[in-house]
Amino acid sequence: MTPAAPVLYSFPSTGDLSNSLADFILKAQREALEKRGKFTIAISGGSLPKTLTALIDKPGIKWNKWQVFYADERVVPLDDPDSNHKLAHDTLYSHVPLPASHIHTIDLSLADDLEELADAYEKELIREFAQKDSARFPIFDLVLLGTGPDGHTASLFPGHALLSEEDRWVAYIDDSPKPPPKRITLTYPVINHAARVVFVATGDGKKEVLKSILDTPEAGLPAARVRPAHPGQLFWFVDDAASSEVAYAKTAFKV
Ligand SMILES: O=C(O)[C@H](O)[C@@H](O)[C@H](O)[C@H](O)COP(=O)(O)O
Repeated sequence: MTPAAPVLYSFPSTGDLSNSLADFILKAQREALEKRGKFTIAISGGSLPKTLTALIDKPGIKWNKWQVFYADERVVPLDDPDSNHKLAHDTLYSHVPLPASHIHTIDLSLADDLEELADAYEKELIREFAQKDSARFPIFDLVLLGTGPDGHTASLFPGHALLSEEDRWVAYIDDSPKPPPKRITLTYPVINHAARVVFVATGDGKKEVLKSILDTPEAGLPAARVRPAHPGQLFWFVDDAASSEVAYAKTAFKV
């Protein structure tokens, strides 16, 4: 199936972006609950969690129906300042009634063996999606990603062998150019099977990379290789500072 063209929304401020993203997520949650009674989401680290704070106190969010995974996670203790889980916990979970058993963290007892740790996280996904035999990859309702100035996304970095992973759901990396070096990440096949993938990028510092990803995707930066097509849809939620150089057509946001 040919991937649909990405939809680009650009907002004057991060506050506007955050409010619209919350509306978008509410709609995605409603559709998922109607179909399957649960909402499966994967969250990244970096600046992403703070763009989710408009969800706190938002009427209609059914936190007890969410199942939350990490698009990528750093292999550090869950209370380490580098942990994506800690970041999401401090920014979001600690303010909302999301049951702890619905937050799928990595198993740090396996931290000495990254392959085992990644396998264990893959098994956690298999338990949730219970479909490794019937469908080749899980179908997340929503995957939330960021991108770095080098075009990486999740822990898929330019030129890294992991970019060619076609089989595993969860892979590990022990030489991440962005510290800390040890991480796990969802792979392209998983990201590209999601019903919706949303990139969030804000600030002046992202304008060049955004231009490359959206205007010259054939340059093949890791974020440009996210093309859900089964039959998912890709959305970009950015602010006007980040999209200032982008020629790619913007769409007016409406839920
Ligand atoms: O754990 C991580 O390092 C992230 O998941 C990573 O992929 C992040 O999303 C991008 O680096 C963008 O980060 P910023 O939003 O902070 O620029």
